[in-house]
Amino acid sequence: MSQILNANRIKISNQIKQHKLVAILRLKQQSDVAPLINCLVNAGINALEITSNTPGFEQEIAKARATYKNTLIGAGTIINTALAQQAIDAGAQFIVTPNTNQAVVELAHRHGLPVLMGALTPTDVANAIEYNADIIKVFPAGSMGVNYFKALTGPFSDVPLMPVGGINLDNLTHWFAAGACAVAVSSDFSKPVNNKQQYDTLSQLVCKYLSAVAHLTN
Ligand SMILES: O=C[C@H](O)COP(=O)(O)O
Repeated sequence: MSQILNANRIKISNQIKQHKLVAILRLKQQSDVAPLINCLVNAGINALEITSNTPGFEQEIAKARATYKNTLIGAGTIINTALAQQAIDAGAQFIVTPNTNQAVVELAHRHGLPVLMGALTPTDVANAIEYNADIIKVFPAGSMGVNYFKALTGPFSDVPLMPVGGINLDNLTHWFAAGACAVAVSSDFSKPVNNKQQYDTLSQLVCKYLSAVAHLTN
């Protein structure tokens, strides 16, 4: 059983590294979630997370899992085991945290889910590795800068590092050149899509991100 669970979490974390781009949905209104996911998925997003501080995040995860069979649906802002359990019960396929909490990793792994663990300092990163996190989410990466992120790849050369916070189309390629295995983006994607113009604008933006990611060589 544990071999199957391990294989599942390795498969999902590898898919995230292949896709290279995770859309973060952090919305104020639950009713905005489903139309936004519809737009993102139709535009080509393969992996997305719904944050726990989005109203109704559990219901929206469950709905998205039932609707989009070929898209990875994760839960974000999972700062403790209570939220992790809610996300798991809702059907989340991966867990994203802003902080290092060993108990969250243990719980997620018992259910075969990978954890993208938030870490900022070298000590945080080392702790996340010690806790067996699957991908280390360097957060908030943009506040520290690409050079700071690149410096982390020295001691942590064999570790999958995923910068989050402040990633956008203008700087996307710099993060990958510095060693990112993937990135996650919120601001550009966490927008209500309530009419055709908003839908088309967001679709075009997603296409630009996907095109930039597709042209990466690493
Ligand atoms: O949860 C969102 C993170 O803070 C990243 O946000 P951002 O991509 O808008 O900088």
